[in-house]
Amino acid sequence: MRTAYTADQIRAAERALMAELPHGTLMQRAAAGLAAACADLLGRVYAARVVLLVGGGDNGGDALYAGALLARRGARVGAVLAGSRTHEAGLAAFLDAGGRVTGGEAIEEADLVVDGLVGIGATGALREPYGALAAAAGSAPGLVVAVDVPSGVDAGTGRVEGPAVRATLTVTMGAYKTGLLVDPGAAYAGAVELVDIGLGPYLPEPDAVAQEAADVHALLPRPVAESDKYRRGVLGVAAGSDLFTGAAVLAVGGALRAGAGMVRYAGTSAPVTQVRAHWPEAVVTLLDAPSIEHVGRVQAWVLGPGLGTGDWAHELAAAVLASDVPVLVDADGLTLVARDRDLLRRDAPVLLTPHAGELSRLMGVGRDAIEAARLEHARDAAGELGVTVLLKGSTTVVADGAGPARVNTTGTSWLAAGGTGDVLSGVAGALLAQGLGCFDAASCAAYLHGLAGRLAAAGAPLAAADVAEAVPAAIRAVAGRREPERTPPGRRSFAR
Ligand SMILES: NC(=O)C1=CN([C@@H]2O[C@H](COP(=O)(O)OP(=O)(O)OC[C@H]3O[C@@H](n4cnc5c(N)ncnc54)[C@H](O)[C@@H]3O)[C@@H](O)[C@H]2O)[C@@H](O)CC1
Ligand SMILES: Nc1ncnc2c1ncn2[C@@H]1O[C@H](COP(=O)(O)OP(=O)(O)O)[C@@H](O)[C@H]1O
Ligand SMILES: [K+]
Repeated sequence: MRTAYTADQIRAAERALMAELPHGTLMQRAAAGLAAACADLLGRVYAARVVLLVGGGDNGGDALYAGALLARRGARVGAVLAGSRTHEAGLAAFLDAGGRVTGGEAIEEADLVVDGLVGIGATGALREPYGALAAAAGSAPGLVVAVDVPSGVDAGTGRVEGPAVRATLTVTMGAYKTGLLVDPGAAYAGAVELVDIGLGPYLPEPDAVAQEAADVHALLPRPVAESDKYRRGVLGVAAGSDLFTGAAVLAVGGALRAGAGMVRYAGTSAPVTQVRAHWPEAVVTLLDAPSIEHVGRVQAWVLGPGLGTGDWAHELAAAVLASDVPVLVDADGLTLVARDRDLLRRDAPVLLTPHAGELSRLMGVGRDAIEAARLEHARDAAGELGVTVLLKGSTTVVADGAGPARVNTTGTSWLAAGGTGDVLSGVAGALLAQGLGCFDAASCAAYLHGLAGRLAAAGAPLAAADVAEAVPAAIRAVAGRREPERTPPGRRSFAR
């Protein structure tokens, strides 16, 4: 599990650690790690052209000390001093090592730009001249390494309010910051490398966590000798309509591939015909009324993909939500719930899986506001509605109102394709039916779905059905069987 923290949490931990160490120790540790990462990225340090963007705080200090180390190894290092003041000791060390002060035009010629404008001390959008320098770094031809956090990205939330540095690599000090894991910030951070400065023992409960393969593997149910299809978990799927048949096929497919012992599908004639044709494995009930009376016993329901939003769909939704098992509500189900929140008054657990537009309708908050601060809005919705929320999109986050949220880092933008959300519903529903709680089912489903998306896409377009097809390969991969190598060994990064 990778743990991530807000800027305030990091600052408090740093204060506690600093009180026990000689002055300047942490910055030396940070600078040594930063210089090593820059050297790694450059390959050859001697004669490399390096430009430091140096802000007025300790983030600039980190950059200056690292620049001094690179200069001593033969790099030609220039520093653009952007603040009204500059870290004095850092600048002295830098000049002493042969570094020189330069103007912003040097960015264009640099093999490597080091962004030390601002770190966790930043507030609000970048002011000038920082904003212009951040933009220039983003369009420069060379590599860009951000110190601690890309300047312009809010370390705690990932919010980006103006110009921000787009980094090849972010070298972050002491612990991951939440804003490096959640878009839009994550997209600016590039790969992320953690430098250990000894902060571990001083860190509180994390703000957010990102599961790794072993964490997901440990939670995934596996059949045992005594298993039978009923005991493994039966999922009910109330999805699809005469207008939208594909959603039903994809949700059932995701569920079958994610290990449900059995899937019971309930719907009207057009989707019933399609589900039967695609999935002879599913047990299908043709509904002549919006009721689940004749569907048989299930351990969880998926409700909503392609269901429609008329009276029939509303009645069926009410019937499913009146059951005493966990219900995952997606797509049209979310529209119904947004119109009639009383549907959510139930004792058994609820998992909502909106994208930003659906959460916007549900909570009456603008879509852009949600996309700018995904974690905050997922948390608010979970707290207000008393449910677990999986918010889909470029970074999928899962919140249940208590404790650290989960952030999924396996996704790929190839998943931005119609129907992939229906597959996710099926995968998460299957995990609910197999006995996982909403929070674990949602985060494990997001992980597997993201990984299945990568495997299915392999750098080219995918169709939603391919994602369902790749779910077993993703499950094998988290078990350590032929996991694709995505990040260099020893480098703790979030390659996208
Ligand atoms: N505190 C510590 O123990 C350590 C801190 N370290 C580094 O220190 C950084 C934090 O340093 P600081 O607390 O000095 O803060 P920063 O260096 O992140 O930022 C503070 C400076 O930026 C200016 N500023 C703030 N918001 C701005 C905006 N929107 N536009 C333009 N300028 C803005 C402030 O006026 C101030 O000069 C960390 O991110 C990390 O890089 C590391 O050296 C490790 C140890
Ligand atoms: N830019 C992106 N990067 C990564 N994943 C994405 C991106 N855009 C969408 N996704 C993922 O693709 C899926 C789309 O689901 P959804 O919006 O419900 O589409 P649909 O309703 O067509 O199935 C979600 O799992 C979402 O997280
Ligand atoms: K920075």
